[in-house]
Amino acid sequence: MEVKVKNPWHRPVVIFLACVITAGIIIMVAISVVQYKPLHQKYKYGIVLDAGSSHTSVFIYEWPAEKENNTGMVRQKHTCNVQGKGISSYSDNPMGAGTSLKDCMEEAKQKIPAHRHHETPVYLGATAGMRLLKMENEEASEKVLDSVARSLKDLPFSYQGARIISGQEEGAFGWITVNYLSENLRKPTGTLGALDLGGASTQITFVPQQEIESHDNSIDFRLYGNDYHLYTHSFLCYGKDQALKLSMGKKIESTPKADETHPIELRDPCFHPGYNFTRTAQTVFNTPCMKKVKMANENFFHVGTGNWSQCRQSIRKIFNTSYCPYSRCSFNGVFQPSVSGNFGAFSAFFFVMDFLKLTNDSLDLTKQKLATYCSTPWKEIAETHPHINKKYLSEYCFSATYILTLLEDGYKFTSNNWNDISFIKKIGDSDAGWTLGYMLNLTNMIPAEAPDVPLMPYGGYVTFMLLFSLLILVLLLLVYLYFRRSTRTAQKDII
Ligand SMILES: Nc1nc2c(ncn2[C@@H]2O[C@H](COP(=O)(O)OP(=O)(O)OP(=O)(O)O)[C@@H](O)[C@H]2O)c(=O)[nH]1
Ligand SMILES: [Ca+2]
Repeated sequence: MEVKVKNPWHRPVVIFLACVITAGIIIMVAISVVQYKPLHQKYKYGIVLDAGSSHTSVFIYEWPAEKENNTGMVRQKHTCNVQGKGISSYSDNPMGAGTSLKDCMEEAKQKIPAHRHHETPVYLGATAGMRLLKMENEEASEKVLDSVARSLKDLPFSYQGARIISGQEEGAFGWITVNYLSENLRKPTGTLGALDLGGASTQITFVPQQEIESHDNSIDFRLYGNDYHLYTHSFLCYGKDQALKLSMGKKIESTPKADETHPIELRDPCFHPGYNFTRTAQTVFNTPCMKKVKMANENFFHVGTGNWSQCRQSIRKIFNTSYCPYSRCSFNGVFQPSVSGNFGAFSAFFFVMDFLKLTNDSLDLTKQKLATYCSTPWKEIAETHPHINKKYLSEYCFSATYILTLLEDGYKFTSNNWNDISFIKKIGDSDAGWTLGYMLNLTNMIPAEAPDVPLMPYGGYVTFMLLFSLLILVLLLLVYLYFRRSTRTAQKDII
């Protein structure tokens, strides 16, 4: 009897298909395993010490080891504020500067896994306090830097240097930080200008719409394949502590001299009515930011009168707007293009405006509220905030009036673009400031050219692989069922 099998070529075709599909699945699974092998991320770390004029902070950053060239990947893991004043205050005891860092660096050792210590870079950047000390006493500034360097070299981390950074670097790296954290650097959308107010200097950095007329104020970066032509300026002596000294020094200059027996009374509209404090001339004139004014008596009475508009007038006197060698200037003969775009204002811009709840109002309302605050008696202010450091508390009227004067009369913000300024402390988990930008630059974590982007994000890739595998399995099942049916039909035909 002759046996007839229906579609006799089915069997080898089906076996061939099954082999190809099985091989396909094996290859896909292998690719998934190889491409995304780290199921739990490995992190790398970096430490930057911000040795500011008023205090030192230690920042620990972390990022996934495999993704260090991607924007927005580095985040702040931990910060530690060093006890006491900034390192420039150790000019008479340089060894103390290095010792002061011990506790925070001990914390850093705890926070970073021990097996990563030796490859964790540590950088110290000193800002305006050390710039001023260097102007006053270069030898003392070198001793202080030696002392902090020695203290950092003793640690298990990879020491990368302790130096005074320039005002330009401070401005530019602050700009990189805020734009890196806002993920602006790989998008065609605009960038965020950076406004930083420290104790001894203040920085303004932004992408201008006009040509930069002075070479000193221009800085260029190529980041992720885009060119940025930045305007930046750092005003040494115009941080809020030095500005207070400049302003008080000017008032003392114009106060009539008293005789030897009676200290002068400095009537100050930037301090609350009822505020009365005896100060020494040393507290005002111990700075290279101005020349010492001779006083008949070393002590003086600092008396508050709480008058906002007079305070503003007195602060205007520390900005020289009488000359400008360029088409336009901010103050002191410094070129500045007109401000454009949005700005992030951080450090003391934030501390002060946030404390006074002045971060969201129009310029006019901000002025009105501040005028009321400045005229509030000191007794009432002190009673309302018993737990706030009295030095900070007594200075908020001056500090906020200084901020308004700097932004409006100095940088030429107006009521039309006042709300383009956001007062910020952090973006995501990370503080706004120059330290992150400094580390990203020194570790080459922001490439000049855009790195190759994977075809699809990880989530999309996994979903695609799952759906595709499922589809193949269904196909396999259908082929199998079809094959079984064909075989059964063939067997029936035989019977
Ligand atoms: N109100 C208030 N003021 C603060 C606080 N922290 C710091 N300040 C003051 O704000 C000013 C600026 O502080 P920072 O930005 O840390 O200044 P810095 O980095 O030490 O100084 P620079 O070297 O000029 O950048 C200083 O006068 C500080 O004393 C805070 O939490 N609240
Ligand atoms: Ca600072």
